[in-house]
Amino acid sequence: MANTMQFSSIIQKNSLHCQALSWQRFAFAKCVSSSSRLCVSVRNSCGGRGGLRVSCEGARIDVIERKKSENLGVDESEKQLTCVMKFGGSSLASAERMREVAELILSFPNERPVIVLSAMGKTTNKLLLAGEKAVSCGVTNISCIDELSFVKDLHHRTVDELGIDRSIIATHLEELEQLLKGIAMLKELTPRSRDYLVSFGECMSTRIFAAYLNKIGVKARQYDAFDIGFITTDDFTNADILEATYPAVAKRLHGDWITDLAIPIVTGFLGKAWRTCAITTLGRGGSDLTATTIGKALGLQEIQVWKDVDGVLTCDPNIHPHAKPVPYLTFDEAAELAYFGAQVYIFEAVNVIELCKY
Ligand SMILES: Nc1ncnc2c1ncn2[C@@H]1O[C@H](COP(=O)(O)OP(=O)(O)O)[C@@H](O)[C@H]1O
Ligand SMILES: N[C@@H](CC(=O)OP(=O)(O)O)C(=O)O
Repeated sequence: MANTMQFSSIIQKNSLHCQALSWQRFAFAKCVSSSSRLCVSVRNSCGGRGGLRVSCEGARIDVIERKKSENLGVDESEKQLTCVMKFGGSSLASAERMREVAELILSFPNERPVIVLSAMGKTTNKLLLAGEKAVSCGVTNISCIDELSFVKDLHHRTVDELGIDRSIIATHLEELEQLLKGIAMLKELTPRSRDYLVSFGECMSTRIFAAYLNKIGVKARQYDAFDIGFITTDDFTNADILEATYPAVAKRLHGDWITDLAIPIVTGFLGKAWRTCAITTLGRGGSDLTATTIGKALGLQEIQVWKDVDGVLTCDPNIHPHAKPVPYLTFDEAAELAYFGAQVYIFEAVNVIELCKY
């Protein structure tokens, strides 16, 4: 069967207005997800948010762990992770949205997913702006940078609303302020310090989300991608993932999973430079690439990239509000769309899946 990208619309719009609506939405998500496994087609919702589900059936990846798993019995194979679910900033913009994401994940009881998260909302942009302001504002004025206050308030409000202890992000917020002071002292923001700066977004969102899952009784474990084998070139702000990443990530995630069944919550977007060992980023929107890399590393059949649109549309809905969902896309079409800059996913992410085809 030819590989296609498969889309399922999932969530209804205007969710923030009504709690009842959001429950309805999850029921809908559940019913769509189970049927869309059997039938490759678009599920049209009445103008709602959606999930972009990228299916790479028949992937053949030479990862030692995968070969081992093929020889396991039924009970053993049930211990394998089954898919990747990636949620971007817009899906994680507040405590409420995080709760919805948790509900959504739990509405797939048969999945044992690896969760990849971006930074909350517009955190990455705010951190970059804070860094630029720090260059010229003077060390003593760091705490007056609006973007720093915004990031602090957003994360504090989120942990408070989720009922998690602030200590889960306290060290990161302190280090973030220290880093901005350092930038102010040096009066320069290099690509390398830029990557370190934005990494705080993903490091905090994943810690908050993992803590929340644990709080509601769902065992989860947080991972920083740069600590579990995401090895990249030293091209700060736009690093490439190196081949060594695949076996390393598979070994770590799979090994931890079979020892202790806790849902892995992994930072998107981040890696570790192989020469300098400093934190790198994979280019804007790079969490999609983290998701497909993990999918390829573990030899998973499905990578779900959840977005706030009904799948890939005929046009950016911000440009044309009546854009319609595209029911099917071949990998080549998807790659072309991404290559020419459709924000909905990034080219490199599609490219990794392309490598998994028959
Ligand atoms: N052809 C397209 N189809 C769907 N969405 C598109 C398209 N082109 C651009 N977009 C935009 O991409 C956005 C989703 O991508 P993004 O904001 O990066 O999501 P996230 O932060 O959740 O990863 C949509 O909200 C939409 O505005
Ligand atoms: N937070 C990073 C990485 C990313 O992928 O974000 P999102 O999934 O929200 O596009 C960025 O803004 O570029």
